Amino acid sequence: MTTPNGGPAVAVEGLSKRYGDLEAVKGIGFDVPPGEVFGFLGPNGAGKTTTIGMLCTLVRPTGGAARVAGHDIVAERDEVRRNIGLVFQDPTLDAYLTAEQNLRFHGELYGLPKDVMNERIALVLDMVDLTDRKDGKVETFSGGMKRRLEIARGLLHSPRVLFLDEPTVGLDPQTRSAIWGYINQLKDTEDITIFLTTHYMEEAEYCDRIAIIDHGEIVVLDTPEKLKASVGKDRVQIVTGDDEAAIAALKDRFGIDAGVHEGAVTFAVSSGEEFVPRLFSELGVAIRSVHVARPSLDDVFLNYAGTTIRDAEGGSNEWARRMMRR
Ligand SMILES: Nc1ncnc2c1ncn2[C@@H]1O[C@H](COP(=O)(O)OP(=O)(O)OP(=O)(O)O)[C@@H](O)[C@H]1O
Repeated sequence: MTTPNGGPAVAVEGLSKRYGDLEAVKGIGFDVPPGEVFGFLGPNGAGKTTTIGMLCTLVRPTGGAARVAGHDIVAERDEVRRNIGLVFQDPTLDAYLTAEQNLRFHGELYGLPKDVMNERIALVLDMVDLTDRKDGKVETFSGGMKRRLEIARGLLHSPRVLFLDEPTVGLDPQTRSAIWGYINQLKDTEDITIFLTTHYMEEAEYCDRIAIIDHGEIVVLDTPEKLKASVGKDRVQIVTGDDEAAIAALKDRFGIDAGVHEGAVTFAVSSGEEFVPRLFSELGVAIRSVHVARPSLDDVFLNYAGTTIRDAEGGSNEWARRMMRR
């Protein structure tokens, strides 16, 4: 896909949004090239929905600028709207209409020509595996089917950029993985850029690049692989005969802060596999088993935002915060 000016599918510069005293989005900037699956990641209240709302022309920015599919989000609202598809957290399907009627209604709103309409409806229904249920009323659909239909509807008018706000929130793992199957398939079958928000770290792995937003600011932006490599620390978990003694010995002999997590003494070191032999020879406490894990995107978030995404949402993971900050 190319935009009219041959530039990025989404270009954001110094974009901000203030609600009274609260600056929800603080002058963020980034580009999304055509064809990318771009993930916008952050805890509740970080500013994800506000940003997506501005890019979709539903929320008016208080500062900065952005272009979507080559069009300015403030000066060219209609052009932006024509070129985007939206799937938001709150369902907006008509429950008393059938799946096909919902799509047809949307196609008419977008002025899809009649000859194209039937073909597009058949294509998007097939894409989300709802062809068999096209005559079923939406009120009889499961949560996952409704979300799939919303995605189909978002795609009906062949948008150049598809915005998905938390596309899998509240769905069971099986349906979540099916939705990701459709998103990946889209990359191959449609000429489209996908911009999605999520607070599921494991899902961010599927994105080509991710930006982590926290308190209205982008703290880091890169591919999942590069972000994980940048953390540079492995997570080591050991099951010991005496956790307290092990924690004291780790501090004493190696200067490492450890804590007990999930029933194991847990800490972070730069090269876990090389450290393990030293652990056995120098710790002086019996070790029953060792587990070494490469950094996950959870660790990435912890490293850059100084908290885990779960902590930011009210959980407790103080041990990890301490370790990764070192
Ligand atoms: N219309 C509004 N009026 C006032 N404050 C708002 C409004 N919309 C959002 N906010 C505030 O702006 C901040 C960012 O909210 P936003 O919904 O963008 O976050 P989010 O990252 O999408 O969170 P979530 O994952 O919960 O959807 C929050 O502090 C929120 O309370």
